[in-house]
Amino acid sequence: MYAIKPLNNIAKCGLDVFNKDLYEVNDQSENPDGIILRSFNMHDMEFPENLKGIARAGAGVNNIPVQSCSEKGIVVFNTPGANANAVKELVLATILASSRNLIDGVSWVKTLEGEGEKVPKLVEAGKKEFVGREIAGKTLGVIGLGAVGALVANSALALDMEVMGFDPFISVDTAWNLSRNVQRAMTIEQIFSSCDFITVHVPLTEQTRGMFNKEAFSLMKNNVKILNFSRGELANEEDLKAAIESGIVGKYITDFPNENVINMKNVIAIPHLGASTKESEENCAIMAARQLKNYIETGNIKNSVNFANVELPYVGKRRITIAHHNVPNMVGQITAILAHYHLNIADMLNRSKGEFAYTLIDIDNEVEDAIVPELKEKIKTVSGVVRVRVI
Ligand SMILES: NC(=O)C1=CN([C@@H]2O[C@H](COP(=O)(O)OP(=O)(O)OC[C@H]3O[C@@H](n4cnc5c(N)ncnc54)[C@H](O)[C@@H]3O)[C@@H](O)[C@H]2O)C=CC1
Ligand SMILES: O=C(O)C(=O)COP(=O)(O)O
Repeated sequence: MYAIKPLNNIAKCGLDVFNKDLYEVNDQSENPDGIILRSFNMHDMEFPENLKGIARAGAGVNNIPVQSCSEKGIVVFNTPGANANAVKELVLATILASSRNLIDGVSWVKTLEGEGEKVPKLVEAGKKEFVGREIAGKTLGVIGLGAVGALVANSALALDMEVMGFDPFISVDTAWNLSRNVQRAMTIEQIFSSCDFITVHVPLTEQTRGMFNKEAFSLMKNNVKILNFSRGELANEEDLKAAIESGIVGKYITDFPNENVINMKNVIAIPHLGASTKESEENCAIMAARQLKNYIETGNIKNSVNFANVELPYVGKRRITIAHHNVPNMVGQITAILAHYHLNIADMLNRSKGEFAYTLIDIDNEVEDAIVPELKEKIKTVSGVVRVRVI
């Protein structure tokens, strides 16, 4: 039996992917084989010894210590695109709502409760406070044209906005899906200086942290509206506060409220609802669970953030999977050990991603259970190997 530990509420249809004859899903499990989670912060967690894979039912993996996972051969998955439509819809909803002062207007109407017959008259008299602007013809800058950014860019064009995109690392797949009416910004400064709305859809990394800072704000048009559905830490909060006070930032819409931000004026703070739709929660849960299950049972990897995609039909009698550093002569040393045990290779695949690589070897002959621990130990002695499994 394998143990799966959910660290957040995961849609039931996702957890049902783990068939009961082979898996126990238990949020109290002390030594799980797999973890499935959403935004739970894993940074202070110790890794259980059996832990083989972590599946993030969602996009951002900044809540997971990915580098330490790689060093222990723990494969981290996410679910690219599975919640992108949900985020896109909320981005569009808030672009529209903020332009029309909808949230302030609706809140004001609530204050009229108890005014009886006077309500309609008060409404007509008070509505001038909430006059908005139309978004047609305004320029939206999209930073990050991945799964979410590309959907947002295309949909904003359909709402008659001018759209300018910036993504120096855009994938070929996304580029194909992007309307050619999206203007290409060659620098991020071009987005900062020419847009009425700026929406950001990049992962939080050391390169993107604080990208909305004093220098960035100093380039922006007065009264720019900024939408941050990516991560709060992309904005330097002190600089943001100053930019709001000076009128550069007319509205800051964030899906990541904290004490500082909710106390700033002109902030619309949403309780991290970007991916919180039934459809998105189910898509993410099913995709994450399938990827984790497939990895646990076959060693095949799909949509990992720290190891390359590796998929090999199971052709031998036993499969050995080895996670290792991406350095020369690993395969040679590993196959020499197999030869020592008279193990014949039926098929093999080696793929690398950054500092780490992964080798899958199908063995043609029977591998006696008795020699498995010794074989694993022997392969582990190869310098650079971080994890060995025999499936
Ligand atoms: N609010 C919410 O509930 C959700 C938030 N997110 C956040 O949004 C982020 C983006 O999500 P997806 O679009 O699904 O990810 P993605 O991986 O499909 O797209 C990210 C894009 O950002 C680009 N990029 C990376 N660094 C960049 C930089 N310095 N400048 C410009 N572009 C850069 C990449 O090339 C890629 O095209 C996630 O990492 C996550 O933090 C994602 C889903 C839900
Ligand atoms: O997918 C992401 O990156 C998100 O931010 C969604 O987070 P959640 O699954 O709603 O906790």
